[in-house]
Amino acid sequence: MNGAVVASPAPTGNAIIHLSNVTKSFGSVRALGGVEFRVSRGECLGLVGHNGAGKSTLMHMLAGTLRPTSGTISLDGADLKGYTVALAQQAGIRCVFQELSLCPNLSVTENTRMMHRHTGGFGWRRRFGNLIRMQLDAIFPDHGISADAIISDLSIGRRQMVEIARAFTVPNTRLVILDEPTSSLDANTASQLLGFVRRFIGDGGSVVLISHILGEILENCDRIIVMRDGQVSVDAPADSFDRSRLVQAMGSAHARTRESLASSTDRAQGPVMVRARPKFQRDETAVVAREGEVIGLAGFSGHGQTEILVEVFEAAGRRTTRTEAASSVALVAGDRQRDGVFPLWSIAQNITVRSLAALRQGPLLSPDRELAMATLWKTRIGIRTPDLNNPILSLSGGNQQKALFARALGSDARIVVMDDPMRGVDIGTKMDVYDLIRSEAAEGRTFLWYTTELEELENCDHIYVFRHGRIVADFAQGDLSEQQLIDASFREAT
Ligand SMILES: Nc1ncnc2c1ncn2[C@@H]1O[C@H](COP(=O)(O)OP(=O)(O)OP(=O)(O)O)[C@@H](O)[C@H]1O
Repeated sequence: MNGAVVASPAPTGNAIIHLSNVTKSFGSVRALGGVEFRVSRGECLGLVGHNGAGKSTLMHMLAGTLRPTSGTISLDGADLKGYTVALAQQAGIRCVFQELSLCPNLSVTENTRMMHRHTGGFGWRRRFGNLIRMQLDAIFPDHGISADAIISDLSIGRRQMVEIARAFTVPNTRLVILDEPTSSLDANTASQLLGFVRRFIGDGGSVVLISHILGEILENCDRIIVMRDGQVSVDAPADSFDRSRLVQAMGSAHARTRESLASSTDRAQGPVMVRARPKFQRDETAVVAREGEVIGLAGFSGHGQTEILVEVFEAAGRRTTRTEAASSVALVAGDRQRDGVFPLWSIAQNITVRSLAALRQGPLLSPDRELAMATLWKTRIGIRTPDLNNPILSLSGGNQQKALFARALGSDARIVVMDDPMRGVDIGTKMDVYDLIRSEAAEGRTFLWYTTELEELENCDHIYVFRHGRIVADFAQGDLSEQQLIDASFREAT
């Protein structure tokens, strides 16, 4: 097992699926280098590892959407020559991948119907509408999603909820792979999902849970597999881990624990760079960001935080009735699939697109300058790729997100707005990015940062909590506890 540490593995006779000595290469990139992996009945298996460690590639093998370059796959103890998507589905294996697979121009009901190819007939719309509604109710009470809603009209969090609920609508489902299922969910919705996962396991189901939020893994899994550079580095019962052992096993240079990076200097005297009053605000309260401040936006997702960031982005260098941005603005999109990456462009082009003016040589763009800028950011932010001219989609999800950070931080924008930007970014990189944000803020850059992760708010100088499109509370750094944030998130504006 390639030097992996294995502690009291569950009996293999109980395995639903077993991958043995599996390798996978994409051209010169060896994504998996001889992996041993199994999932047993009735277990919640946590899968963690740095960005690009090979987790999603391994899950694609389980789903049958990728074939191993070498190695074997056995299902319920039987070795299979040609493992396919159809076989995986027949065996009750469902996958919810990081990059969501819903059809954006179809409704929630129609997308549910697609999971049930062999059933249809008269009245299918009502039947599948009821089915997805029931499943959403079971997992996310108070979800507020209509079965008739068109997917492209839903926020990324709600799309993620539909994608998850849809996977559980198929009757024979017995193993569900959840690849960073909570990355776009707020804390309340995430805990509803994890509660449901535990009930599903209690009823004999199995789940593979991939997450960079290590607390979720430690609290909800029975066994944890840590991947590192395409190999399993540790496979052990969850109760043999704590957070620091997990971080260490991932090979992160950043075993440091939570630490606030918020500024200790008082920036209250600097010039105002951003003033933004939400559209539905009934009083004069506004988000105010001074030069060099890192301002956090919090509250449950879909409560107006993204809208205010977009308004600031659009107001760059201008002043409107409600929004003022004193300088140029760069945006780090949270919904990278829809608003972030240019899918047909290279990694280098995706990084440099916000800085074209600075990369010109005469009237033309200089490829050398473009590559030099991309290379600088590849090193600064640790983008894992053998070649920056490769397509952006050849990167793992977390590495794509790093490229979006590089695009914004590498630009000359004085204001950076970030819409839940750490989606899928591993713990080591997060720590690097926190440091980067803090040092850029010390140089006078201003940040507006919407995040669904409480831990990240500790990096902010001031925090505004949103509810139903309005600011309902604001806290100076150090004044905010978890309970206060939850209470404020439920508070109605007066
Ligand atoms: N289609 C592809 N073409 C080329 N390389 C790929 C492709 N898919 C994955 N890779 C490479 O395989 C490696 C493993 O990627 P994978 O997506 O499995 O990582 P991961 O552990 O899921 O990362 P993350 O936490 O960022 O999602 C990476 O180096 C990635 O760039």
